[in-house]
Amino acid sequence: MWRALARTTLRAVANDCGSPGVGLAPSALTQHQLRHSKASNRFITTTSTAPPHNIGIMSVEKPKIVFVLGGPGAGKGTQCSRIVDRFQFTHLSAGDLLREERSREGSEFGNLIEDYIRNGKIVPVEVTCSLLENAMKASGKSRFLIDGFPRNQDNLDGWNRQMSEKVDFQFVLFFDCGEDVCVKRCLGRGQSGSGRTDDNLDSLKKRISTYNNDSLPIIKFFEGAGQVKRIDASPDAEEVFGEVEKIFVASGF
Ligand SMILES: Nc1ncnc2c1ncn2[C@@H]1O[C@H](COP(=O)(O)OP(=O)(O)O)[C@@H](O)[C@H]1O
Ligand SMILES: O=c1ccn([C@@H]2O[C@H](COP(=O)(O)OP(=O)(O)O)[C@@H](O)[C@H]2O)c(=O)[nH]1
Repeated sequence: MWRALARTTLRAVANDCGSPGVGLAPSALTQHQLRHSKASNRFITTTSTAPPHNIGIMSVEKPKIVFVLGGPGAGKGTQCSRIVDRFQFTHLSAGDLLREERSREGSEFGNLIEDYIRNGKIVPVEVTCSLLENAMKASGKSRFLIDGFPRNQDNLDGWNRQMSEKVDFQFVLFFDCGEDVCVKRCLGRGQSGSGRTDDNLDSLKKRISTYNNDSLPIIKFFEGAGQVKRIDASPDAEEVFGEVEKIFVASGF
């Protein structure tokens, strides 16, 4: 049902975006570029005039994507590393891409990203989605774990506009973990030198509130469409991966 909905939505805006609606072969894609309009204080995705891609005789397979969701510290990154080793996926963490962009010299979004991350708020989708699309194209790979995204309705809407027609969505892998365990893991990660500016109690309270208010409804939405594979993320990493492995094998990977 979500797919049908997503496609309808996308068709309506496809012309506006100039989306070619094909797979993500690096040379085949129109380049989305992002700029910040100071006048309107909005992010604008522009489309460059890359030469048209001939799709007449070649069928390009769309990359398969799995969204990986769960509370802060639920173990998404830890499990993604294992999935990469075992099932040859490419791991794209939206949080890591944002942190990288924040640190990139000359980035016009550095301060904005830092403010959002420190306060546990969700960065506008135009920034995150463009980082994800660029990373997918740059990798040249065809199986992706998209970790920590989509986190709110703005993320989901933006993804549907920019990406849903270009990929073959598989399912949402949901790491379900209690709040106390999540907090303990994040604080532990901070103490062991993550260097993250949000692994502290102050930021964590805000991140958890954002997760409960904005991210859980998105997971519930996918669940209603029968597209969520839920995993109890509270046991140790080995045991959790045992369950993850079963899901990927049963899904044909
Ligand atoms: N199943 C687990 N049991 C105990 N600690 C875990 C488990 N999974 C991850 N961790 C630890 O918890 C912290 C957060 O894990 P991480 O994978 O970075 O979470 P997320 O990507 O969901 O924020 C890390 O320090 C990690 O080593
Ligand atoms: O799609 C995303 C993913 C992450 N973030 C920001 O990056 C932070 C850290 O996210 P990450 O997934 O790295 O860590 P988690 O909170 O899941 O441990 C979040 O709190 C948000 O501020 C965001 O704005 N959009």
